[in-house]
Amino acid sequence: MGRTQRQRHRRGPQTTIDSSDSLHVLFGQLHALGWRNHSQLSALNFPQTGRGLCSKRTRFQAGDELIRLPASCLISIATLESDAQFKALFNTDLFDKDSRMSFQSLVACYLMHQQHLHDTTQNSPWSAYLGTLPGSYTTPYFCAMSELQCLPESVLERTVAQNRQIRDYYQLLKSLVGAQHCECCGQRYCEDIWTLEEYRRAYFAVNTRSVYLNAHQLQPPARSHFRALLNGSANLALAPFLDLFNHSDSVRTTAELQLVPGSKSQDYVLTLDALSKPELRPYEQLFISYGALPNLKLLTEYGFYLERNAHDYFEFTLSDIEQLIAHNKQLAAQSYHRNIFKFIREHNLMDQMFVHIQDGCSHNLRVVLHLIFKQQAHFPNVLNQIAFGDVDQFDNVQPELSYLLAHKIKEYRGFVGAMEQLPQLTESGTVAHGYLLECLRYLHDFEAAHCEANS
Ligand SMILES: C[S@@+](CC[C@H](N)C(=O)[O-])C[C@H]1O[C@@H](n2cnc3c(N)ncnc32)[C@H](O)[C@@H]1O
Repeated sequence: MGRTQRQRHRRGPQTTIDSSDSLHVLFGQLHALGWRNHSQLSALNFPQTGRGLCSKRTRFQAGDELIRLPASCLISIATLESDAQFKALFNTDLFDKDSRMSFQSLVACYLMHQQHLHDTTQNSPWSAYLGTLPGSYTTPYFCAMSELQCLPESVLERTVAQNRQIRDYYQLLKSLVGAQHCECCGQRYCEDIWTLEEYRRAYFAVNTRSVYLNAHQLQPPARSHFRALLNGSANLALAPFLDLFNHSDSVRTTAELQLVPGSKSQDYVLTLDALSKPELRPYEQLFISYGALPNLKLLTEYGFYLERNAHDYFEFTLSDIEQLIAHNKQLAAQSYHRNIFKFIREHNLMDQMFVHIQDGCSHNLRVVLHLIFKQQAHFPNVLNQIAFGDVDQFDNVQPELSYLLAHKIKEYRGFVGAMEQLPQLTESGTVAHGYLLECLRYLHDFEAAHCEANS
């Protein structure tokens, strides 16, 4: 086998990526800022995940550094505070303590600002980075209305909350900056330049790509321009190139700012702490961990899900149990005292009602099923004793748990069926459809492991 053939064989089916021109320029810029690509990272398209990172030469083991990026390469609060042109758009006299915005939404605004600079003057320091950002995102937020109608309440709830947040922050931006004219093109912000559509994209660019960074560790500016505008910490940053790492549930990674010995500058360092095999070879995709996140969170915040996600669980709500009662003849025939539902709500017992493939039924789900279906007394002192007493005294709630699972499986089959009736799916719809199928697989596996032998 010749050298090229050997390399092809080793590389597998990865391909080069569309944004390679921008990445090439970005490489040069990061290098000029002091980045030395010690781990020889490269961006490639991988069949499972799309664009991601690997090293063409280095092998990785637990404890190895994945990347060391100078903090000056990041878009952080320090970047915004040191950008006089951007700060000039925000008149601090207009800041109102009752209407503040998140740092995430301000960074989204910064991206739009830089994009406009790039479009009108070709003079944004972040042009190359902007060229590496995806043109679209696959969170359910971008699903068509017909697709949203096929999604479960748990997904819709989060999508509606995101929509509300984005609209509120956009309105706030309009009131602060909207009426001003751009110096370069004379157009009005938030009328002609920063459209709601663009803000949505920028918002999800930050949502899906930002990294955690303890802003207190950055050298603080002499005077903060944005502090009175922000409603929380500024503990995130965009990290050009580093944001090409995809997520896996089978690695543990840490990220920290480290002082560069003998200088005042800092590096943002990602370390591979643990992985599921002894080592990763050149050309194998390198993953990081975005956290121990279940698929619902991965879908709604990042626009993807993992098959057999080690951190997954399936959550139920009180209204799932109410619907189960309404649809199950046997359960509907019983009477239920409203004090029991009131007690559950007052003590937030409906939070953390979930099933987990290994651990079984969560404590709260067991308590709630017991209180609703097995408990005769409805006086608060008795309910208290039961809810916060010894788990062993609960009656067997296995039949009700099985009914609940069967009810959910039927409901999710309905969602999948409805989606499959649609003439076509958007990219977000396709991802959401896969997520629903993964939920069904999870529920079936749970049923097989925890219910069938007992029923
Ligand atoms: C920080 S970016 C990672 C790089 C990204 N793939 C890109 O091309 O820019 C996060 C996004 O990558 C995608 N992603 C991350 N991990 C993934 C995975 N394991 N499988 C599929 N997509 C993934 C999701 O679209 C997510 O919103």
